[in-house]
Amino acid sequence: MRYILFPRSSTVKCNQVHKLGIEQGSGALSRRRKSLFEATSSAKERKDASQISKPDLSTKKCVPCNSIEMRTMTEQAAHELILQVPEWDLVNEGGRLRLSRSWKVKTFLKGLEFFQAVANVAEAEGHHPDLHLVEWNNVKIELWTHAVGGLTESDFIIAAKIDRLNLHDLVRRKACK
Ligand SMILES: C[C@H](O)[C@H](O)[C@H]1CNC2=NC(N)=NC(=O)C2=N1
Repeated sequence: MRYILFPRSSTVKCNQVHKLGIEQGSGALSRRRKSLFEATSSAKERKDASQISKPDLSTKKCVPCNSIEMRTMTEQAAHELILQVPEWDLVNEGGRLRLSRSWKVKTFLKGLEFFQAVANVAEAEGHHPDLHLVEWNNVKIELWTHAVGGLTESDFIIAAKIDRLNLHDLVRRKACK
């Protein structure tokens, strides 16, 4: 059973949010659209607010996964940290929390270039993502700490470092009109 615990703004496409924002329909559907729009906005506001008080995850170092004090984090802690990497989704797959984010790459080879850039980050930190490249241009990266079977801060650090990569030449821009 795979479900998204905390939909990220990235799962609500910009044009959908834009459309949701301008449609003035009445009834339950319109109320749901309005609440979705507000949820998306408030998630961004929360992320901005949380950004002020926390050190930038992308500047931190991962803890070796074989250290004895390594423990999975609580779901509450994961919900707090996900605010610092708002483009990622927090998913629960068979009872295990993971981070997940998807991109469309421009070509198959650019997908492999993407993986190489991510691999360089992972090797430098000694903490590695699960990499998926399917139907030639769909990239998905999942992060979890295998040694403890759940999420640790290292997963969020890698996610933040991936978000800092300059991928403009490799991935398609999101349609955001
Ligand atoms: C010895 C070395 O630290 C471990 O094998 C590392 C390698 N990279 C890893 N990456 C991830 N995501 N989880 C791990 O448990 C893990 N363990």
